[in-house]
Amino acid sequence: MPADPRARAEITCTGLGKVFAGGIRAVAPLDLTLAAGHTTALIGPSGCGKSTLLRLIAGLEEPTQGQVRLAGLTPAEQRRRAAISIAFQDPSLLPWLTVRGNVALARKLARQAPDPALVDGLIGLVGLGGFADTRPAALSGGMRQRAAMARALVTEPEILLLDEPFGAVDELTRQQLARDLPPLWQPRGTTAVLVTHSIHEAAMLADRIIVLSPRPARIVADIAVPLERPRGPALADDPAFRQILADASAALALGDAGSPPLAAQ
Ligand SMILES: Nc1ncnc2c1ncn2[C@@H]1O[C@H](COP(=O)(O)OP(=O)(O)OP(=O)(O)O)[C@@H](O)[C@H]1O
Repeated sequence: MPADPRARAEITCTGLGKVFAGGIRAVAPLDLTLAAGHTTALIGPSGCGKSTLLRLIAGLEEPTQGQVRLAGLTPAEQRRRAAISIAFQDPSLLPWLTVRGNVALARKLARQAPDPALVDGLIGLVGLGGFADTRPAALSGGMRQRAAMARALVTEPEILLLDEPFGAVDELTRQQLARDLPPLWQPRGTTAVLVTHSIHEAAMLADRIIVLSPRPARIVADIAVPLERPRGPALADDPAFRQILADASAALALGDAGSPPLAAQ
């Protein structure tokens, strides 16, 4: 896909906070700027507020404090432009449509011209080439997640938000997807945010890892991942990669212990 300089969106969160009804504070007021065209991983302990932060960025939750801007527009405005794609852990495919139908529908809903070659190409790239005519009920959980990834990518979004998209995928497939999928969005300048529990996955996919504290989510560490792409299994022996894993792991442990934030690196 050709790089498109127009399709670059910086994400800014300013004083962003969320308290749910009942008083549960999920996100502490936080400031975060995610560079256009970068992939950022959000990691943190279970229940810390990662998904809430992603949903605030997506405009699926309203902040109780502060604001989110995506290339200067509100999430709602960007959603109306069909600039945002989201892939959740629970893929919510339409059960009466095939994989191909689900993926193709995303373009229609975004008021884009049909592109059967792109649809089938993406279905092949996520490893579902033999299942394009299959309905979701006949797929495994991991296959449904991969179909949802194809659906998220088929609109060639400016902003791609991924919430544990590979949670139900086996380890080998997960490694393949971590290698094969980023080239579909990174060369286009898509700004991507990935929620994951896996430090390894974060370091494979992202340009930057934001480590969050236990609830309410605040930023504990901000770790750059300046590793060349494509990133493959050989990275396991790369000292820089191992250092990033160690830094993220230490930050998670520090966050858990309630220590003060580390300086951005
Ligand atoms: N709609 C809601 N109403 C009330 N509380 C909510 C709501 N959504 C999330 N929460 C609470 O906010 C906190 C953060 O939830 P969130 O799903 O953002 O965490 P997470 O870090 O993504 O968790 P996990 O890693 O387990 O998926 C949790 O305590 C959760 O119970």
